[in-house]
Amino acid sequence: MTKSELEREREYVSGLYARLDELQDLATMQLGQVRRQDVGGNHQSRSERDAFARIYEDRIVQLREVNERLAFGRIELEATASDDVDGDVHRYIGRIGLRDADLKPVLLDWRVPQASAFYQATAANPLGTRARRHLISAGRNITRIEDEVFDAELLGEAGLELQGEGALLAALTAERTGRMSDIVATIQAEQDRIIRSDLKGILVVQGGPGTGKTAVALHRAAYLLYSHRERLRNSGVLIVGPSRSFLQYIEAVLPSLGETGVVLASVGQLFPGIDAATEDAPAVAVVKGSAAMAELIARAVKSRQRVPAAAQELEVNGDRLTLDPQLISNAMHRALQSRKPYNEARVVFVKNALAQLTRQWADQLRSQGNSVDESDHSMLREDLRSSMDVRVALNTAWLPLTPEKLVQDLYARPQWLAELTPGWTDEKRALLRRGRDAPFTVSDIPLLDEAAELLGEYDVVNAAEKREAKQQRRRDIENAERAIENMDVAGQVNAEDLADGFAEGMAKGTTAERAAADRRWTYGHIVVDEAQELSPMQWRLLLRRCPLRSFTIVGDIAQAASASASSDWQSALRTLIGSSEQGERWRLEELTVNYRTPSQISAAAERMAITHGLAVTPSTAVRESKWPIRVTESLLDAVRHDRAISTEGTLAVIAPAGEVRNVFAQLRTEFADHIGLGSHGLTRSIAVLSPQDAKGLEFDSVVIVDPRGVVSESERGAGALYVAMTRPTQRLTLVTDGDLPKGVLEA
Ligand SMILES: Nc1ncnc2c1ncn2[C@@H]1O[C@H](COP(=O)(O)OP(=O)(O)OP(=O)(O)O)[C@@H](O)[C@H]1O
Repeated sequence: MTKSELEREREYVSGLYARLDELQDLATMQLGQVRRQDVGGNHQSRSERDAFARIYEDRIVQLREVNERLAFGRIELEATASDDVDGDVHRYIGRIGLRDADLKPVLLDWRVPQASAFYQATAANPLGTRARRHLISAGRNITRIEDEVFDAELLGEAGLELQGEGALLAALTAERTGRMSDIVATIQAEQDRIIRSDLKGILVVQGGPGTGKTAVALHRAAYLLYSHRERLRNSGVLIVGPSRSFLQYIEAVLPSLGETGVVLASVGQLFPGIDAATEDAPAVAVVKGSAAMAELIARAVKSRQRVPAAAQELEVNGDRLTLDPQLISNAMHRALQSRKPYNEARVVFVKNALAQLTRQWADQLRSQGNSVDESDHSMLREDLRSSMDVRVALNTAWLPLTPEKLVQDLYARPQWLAELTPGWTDEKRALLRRGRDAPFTVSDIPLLDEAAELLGEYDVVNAAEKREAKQQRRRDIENAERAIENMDVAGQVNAEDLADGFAEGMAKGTTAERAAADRRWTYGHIVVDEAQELSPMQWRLLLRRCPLRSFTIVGDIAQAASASASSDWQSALRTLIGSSEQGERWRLEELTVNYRTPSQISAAAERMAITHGLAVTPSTAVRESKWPIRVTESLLDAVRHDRAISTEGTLAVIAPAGEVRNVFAQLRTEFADHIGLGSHGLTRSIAVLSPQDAKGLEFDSVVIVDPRGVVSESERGAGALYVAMTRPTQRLTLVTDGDLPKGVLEA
């Protein structure tokens, strides 16, 4: 039976590829036509043509991306459920949807509601299906099929009910490449429910290491972009991860699902223009991350508006004027009434102060017997504006400020910090102290953003340009709508996409490009990975980026390594959810199956974590390893032994952060071309990393150097070791010249 069935599937799938090729040829032809169009010298028509060309180019790339594993599954419907599909009982599921020349659907996109049964159906609840089939392929060829028949009698004993077990295990044991790949063919039912969960509100996904949280978060982003395309196309989706190396690890997943329009950012990249990767010492990060910093920044901004204590003498064009503190105070009052942010309110302040000074000067001139009428006022105002004395006086009262300068001053001027923080101890203040030239750290990013929010646009001219750019964007969309009508391609091309390509004014680029560059952008949805690490200040920043509070938050409280991390979601998310209980403003889902780590290794990691008092979420590993955990005294022996088993696949050597360079130096001579340090190692077969760098990543094999050192290195050292121990998909080696941390070995 299998042979002829396999043949049948090969035939069907090769029909799908033929259709894919046809569509690709069609898009290529359309691209050629557009390029050949003579549009004359008119700029608008040229940019229209280029924008159309870009859309066809994107379409061609998208069709090319899905070339591998185009179709990966089939469900067989019960006769009644199949009535709506012309009596056809089979539905094929793939990475994109395809229709034949008569517009009959021949392949369903995995994200459409009808495809959900492929992931959700079980023997106990078959959801209108009779059977599910996985199509396993190499290149364009189907090599194997795997059937599940939903018949109660065929169901084995109760236990883990894995969907498409053979296909899943093949995916899980495959050698790792250093890049995460999509799991679209083998998404499990508990994962699918989360992926398709409602866009609205805050969804928190808790799960132990390797339970697929990252995979689920990325597939959810692809799902939301597909099913809420209209809404999310304009607002965009932001995906936040812990580090650059993590982003590098996940960056290929969404393009392979045909989605390119998301913004990926590490927590150090959330303030446009700065890319911070340096971490502060834990005690410093705790202070900078606490919500009290928001009040401090607000006080700091306020303290830069100062009414002088005494009157000042000003010289303007040879005349002497007295600047009364009351005049400054009046102008400030007016400016504050405008409720604009600091720099923008300053414009009101300066205008008002100059108007008052102009009147004062005119009165003074008149009292000296000069004739001054209204038409002279503007000249006087200009003289005042360009007078050095006036500028100094007004700037002293209200200095234009950038967020960078405000934060640098806060750290570099101990006297000022002390004035602003009367309740703090000297030791606490000393934690913030540093030179003005020191680069910004990851924990400075939310402080800069907080300051920017209160300061507003530094460059008010620039702000006007941005407003103009927004209007230009509206005009571009209107033009795009007209062009679509003229070219008779309604339904194939979207006006927003077309306008993306018009590239006029500042609003150029795709939604994602514009969003990433704009601090004030508000996203339609935000996905946060390794969310247990975020500080209240980081949550404040993210909330500003999505005031509608549509979030997918994934993480594992037990893996928290940062000193400011909380021990439960309710308190970790306080900034986002206030004091609301679960179910009110946020919902919690849990993932319980460990797809990454073999059972021997995950058992040891869990035992160690529990012994050290971490609140681990127990999970069930889906497979065992051929290799027992190995313990050795020699680093070189550990790496050589592992490479002797296999030089293919990836190895991470994880050491206490303070030891990483030393470990790298010891290994470099022998493994020169194959080894890299930190994120540079992720493209090599051996990477030397700290536990922090290894967060969220996975490797075929892991060597942990000095596990006790990892535990004792920081306050949350046991969490760091738990992270390190749960990175391998195959083998774990521990290098120690003494005892292992408690719990690693069975009692
Ligand atoms: N349904 C699935 N099919 C195939 N592979 C899967 C599936 N679910 C998860 N995996 C694989 O399991 C591994 C672990 O997944 P992932 O990195 O998303 O876990 P995680 O919960 O984010 O882990 P951690 O908390 O340790 O970072 C990945 O290689 C992922 O591709």
